[in-house]
Amino acid sequence: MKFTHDAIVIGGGAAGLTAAGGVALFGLKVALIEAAEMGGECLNNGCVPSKALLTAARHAHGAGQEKYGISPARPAISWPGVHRHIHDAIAQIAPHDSQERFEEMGCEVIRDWAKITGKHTVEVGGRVLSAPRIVIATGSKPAIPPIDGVDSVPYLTNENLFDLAELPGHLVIIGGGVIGMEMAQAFRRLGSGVTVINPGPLMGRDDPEAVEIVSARLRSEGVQFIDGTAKRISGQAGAIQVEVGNAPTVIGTHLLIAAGRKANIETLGLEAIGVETGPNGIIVDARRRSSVKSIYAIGDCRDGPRLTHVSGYEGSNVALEITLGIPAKVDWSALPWCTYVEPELAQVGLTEADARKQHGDAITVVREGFDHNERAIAEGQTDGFLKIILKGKKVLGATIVGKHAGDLLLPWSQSITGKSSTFALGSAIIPYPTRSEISKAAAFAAWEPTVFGAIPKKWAGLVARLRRAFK
Ligand SMILES: Cc1cc2nc3c(=O)[nH]c(=O)nc-3n(C[C@H](O)[C@H](O)[C@H](O)COP(=O)(O)OP(=O)(O)OC[C@H]3O[C@@H](n4cnc5c(N)ncnc54)[C@H](O)[C@@H]3O)c2cc1C
Ligand SMILES: NC(=O)c1ccc[n+]([C@@H]2O[C@H](COP(=O)([O-])OP(=O)(O)OC[C@H]3O[C@@H](n4cnc5c(N)ncnc54)[C@H](O)[C@@H]3O)[C@@H](O)[C@H]2O)c1
Repeated sequence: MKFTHDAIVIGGGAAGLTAAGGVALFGLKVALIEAAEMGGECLNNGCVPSKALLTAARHAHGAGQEKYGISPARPAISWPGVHRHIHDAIAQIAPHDSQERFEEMGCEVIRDWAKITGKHTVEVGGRVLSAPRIVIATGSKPAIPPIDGVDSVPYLTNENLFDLAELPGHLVIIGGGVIGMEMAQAFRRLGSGVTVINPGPLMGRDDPEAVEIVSARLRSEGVQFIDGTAKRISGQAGAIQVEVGNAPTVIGTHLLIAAGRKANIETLGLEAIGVETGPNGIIVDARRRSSVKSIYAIGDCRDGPRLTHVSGYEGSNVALEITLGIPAKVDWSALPWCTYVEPELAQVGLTEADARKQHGDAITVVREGFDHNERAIAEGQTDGFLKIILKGKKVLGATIVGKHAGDLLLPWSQSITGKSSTFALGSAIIPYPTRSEISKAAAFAAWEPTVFGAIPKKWAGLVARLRRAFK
């Protein structure tokens, strides 16, 4: 078969851009197909707008606080101004993901819907492309739970939330996961009433002790939580009612559904060519190959963690595999994630609960609170802690809740992957006063029983006796 390309990548989000860019930079011929906006979800209706919104909300919240001997001013919040900030942030980052940039790298960028028609062929815009390898990177969309009446009312998802024309009077959020919690704090701080409906634990994949600190903060800021599943929705724009099992009916002006994701794979034609899929997307092996080995699936469209940095990681892995022919398996042992509420909650590697499931009593947990960190004390922001989970001296995971938690994860990623050690971290010189001193304190605490153990004490005693004897 005579191929038109070396690789065809479908989807111009974080996963597809990384894969296509990587293949092109090695000088191979790659087609990058994107039907909608270049940059995908992260840029257009995910990470970037949500973090821009959270920043505006943090500013409004800070301005209204009586702190450090400064009297608060009642901040005047202009939703059009917040909206402008969100869209300015998107516009500033857009050139990084633009068609022009990827064409300069050497990709052929095609702006249309693609369909896979064979193990090596893709149809797009009336053309048939072919390549030894196809990469599916078509992302995901909001999962809409089958709640009675859901289609009878207008609702928001991340796809239209950032285009709201006005600030909601009362936002009801279905889902207390990552999106639900970030958006609850953001809208509450901007002045909306907010009710979050979620059955069981909030932010279910995170450490419950850390989640408790976050949810207590949101509660103290006025977010209401209802433990239950949304059962029935009724009403109209401006007056929406959600019935939740035993709890009283929740009434709001706007409804946001943030109840998980669904892979974007329905129209790709996968069944006809035998690519196996499951309820969470395309089924892949550790090298991100689907059941049809010439077809990879990366990022949100496959079963696995759904995060921008994961999409980028998988994109570069498959680019290396396609270009250099070296199998590249994913390794989740140091997978990080962070929820950008205040205080931030960041995790890398195993949580304490997962480590206990896998290693039982062989694990130890070292915990340092920000109430002992002198920078945090000086700033009057001592909420939170760092917890490291160890097996012997090997770090299996770290949980950090507190200001800048996400930025404090890096040394723990390095420790988990063996590129650094708790000993190196415990003996590093760290600028004073910084929040990173908490990492040094925890790493040192892990070594304390050894450093000040029986043998070093005996040795110190011997040195002392010798000094006294010989001056
Ligand atoms: C509100 C929100 C906040 C988030 N915040 C964060 C965060 O702070 N940090 C983080 O790590 N992650 C965050 N995420 C998750 C992150 O956005 C996703 O994991 C990431 O964008 C997935 O990238 P992707 O390339 O796999 O898919 P996408 O970005 O969805 O890209 C897929 C692309 O494929 C295109 N496409 C689909 N089908 C076809 C077809 N048949 N033909 C042609 N093109 C097609 C789509 O138009 C789309 O542009 C957030 C998500 C949301 C919703
Ligand atoms: N900071 C970040 O990294 C970040 C931020 C936002 C989103 N994301 C990514 O976006 C994806 C989606 O986030 P999400 O918050 O939609 O999903 P999620 O899986 O984090 O949370 C969904 C929540 O909805 C609840 N739920 C489901 N059906 C419900 C119902 N009928 N009534 C009430 N609650 C219900 C679930 O119990 C769950 O707690 C995740 O994969 C996440 O990784 C990441």
